[in-house]
Amino acid sequence: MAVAELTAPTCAKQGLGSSQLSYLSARTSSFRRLSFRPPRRTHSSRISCSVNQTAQAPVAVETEVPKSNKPECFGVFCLTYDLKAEEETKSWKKLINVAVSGAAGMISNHLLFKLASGQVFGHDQPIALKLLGSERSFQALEGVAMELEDSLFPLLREVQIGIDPYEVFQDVEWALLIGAKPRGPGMERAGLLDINGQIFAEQGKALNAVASRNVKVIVVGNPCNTNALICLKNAPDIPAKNFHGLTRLDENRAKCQLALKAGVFYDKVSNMTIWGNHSTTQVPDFLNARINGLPVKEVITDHKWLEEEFTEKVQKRGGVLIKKWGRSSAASTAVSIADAIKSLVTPTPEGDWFSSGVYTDGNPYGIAEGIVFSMPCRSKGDGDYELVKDVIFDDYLLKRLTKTEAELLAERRCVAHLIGGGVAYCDLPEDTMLPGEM
Ligand SMILES: NC(=O)C1=CN([C@@H]2O[C@H](COP(=O)(O)OP(=O)(O)OC[C@H]3O[C@@H](n4cnc5c(N)ncnc54)[C@H](OP(=O)(O)O)[C@@H]3O)[C@@H](O)[C@H]2O)C=CC1
Ligand SMILES: O=C([O-])CC(=O)C(=O)O
Repeated sequence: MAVAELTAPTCAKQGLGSSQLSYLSARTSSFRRLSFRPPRRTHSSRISCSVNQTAQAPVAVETEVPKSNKPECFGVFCLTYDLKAEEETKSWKKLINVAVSGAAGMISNHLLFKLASGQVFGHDQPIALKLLGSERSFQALEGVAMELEDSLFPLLREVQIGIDPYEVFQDVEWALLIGAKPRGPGMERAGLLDINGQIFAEQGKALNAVASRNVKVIVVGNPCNTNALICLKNAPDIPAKNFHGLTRLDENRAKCQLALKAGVFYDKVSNMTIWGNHSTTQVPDFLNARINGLPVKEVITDHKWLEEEFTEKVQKRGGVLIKKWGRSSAASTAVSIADAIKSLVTPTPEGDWFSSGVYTDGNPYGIAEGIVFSMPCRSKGDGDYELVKDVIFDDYLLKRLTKTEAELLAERRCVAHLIGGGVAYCDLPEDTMLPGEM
């Protein structure tokens, strides 16, 4: 692959030359015009001449992937400001570093703008986005970064793009792992588990090596429970509790269907647990869920509908949507990632809970240990969570839990080679499917 030969000087972390100053003043005056209070530079301000912004147009470039794997700060985000000098930033919290993989993909295209706007981590939380892509997606990643620049988000203080997880994950406090290969026609699920498993093993190792010791990791790329398991097993220095497989979209889908049936607005549905795998064996728990504070089964008396139609609708919602849209849920997945983060950084309302795929060791429900299984969680808003104890089970629920548990145990056997478990042996149940498959 041809790589751009760069003629422009590299000037990251240097004093500014006159041509660089004019570049800077052009950028700051455009901030001013757009009513962003112009930031004052400190003496140590840097302007990193990102290779992609300042080089003369190179000849015959195919893809401008940087020579080194070091992530590049992007465009306007290469400027560093003295936040303390700005009145409106006085109440801002300390900057957080958030990594997003698959950053040029569809889900990220919705999510990144939510993160940058402040609607996820809060309107007083400045954020640095570290975007992980690949050689394949590097130009698209630049496009994403350009759109982030043009959005003039006050809270977005840095954007870096890169293709090496060991560089991109440096010091990150959150890692949103979205990038994964979609299952193609004729591909065995075991094949998907292996290909994506390699990605998540590598990313787990990278997080273990360079991320914040208390990084919170949300795995979205499918099959997300087992990918989260692979990731955490490859990151032994990070608490296993910090890894999540995203099942919040399933929770939201379940709430919507219950609200629709009961004829209430969906904010009246609470205590919604998705148990198990983000797959068609998942169990949307109508036994413990509530509508207007009452048990669902008291409000919706058609129990056959709950056991059959409702359950299947939630399990297969992703597939129905793919048939309509021609692609999998992206916007609603991004919303659910935002919800999952908000549930960890804000205290859970009294009496309520949320679902997340988390590590089962020490769980109070008797679910097999050593897998990532969606369960009901509560948080004090400190990024951590505890499992909810006061849930009830009946025969129907227990039978379903056993099935989704068996599927996750089979997935674990299938990736044994990636989690230090010896030789892999794949005996996945035949009806094992992602929600998006039908
Ligand atoms: N848990 C959940 O609730 C949901 C999970 N998902 C899952 O999220 C993931 C991402 O979805 P979405 O953003 O829509 O997908 P896209 O296809 O739009 O983007 C996925 C990204 O994955 C990266 N990728 C990593 N490895 C490969 C590979 N071997 N082949 C192809 N692409 C690869 C690509 O980025 P790059 O080239 O930069 O690596 C690509 O941009 C999928 O696994 C999907 O199944 C989707 C909906 C719901
Ligand atoms: O199967 C997919 O890729 C889509 C998916 O997870 C969902 O819609 O829940």
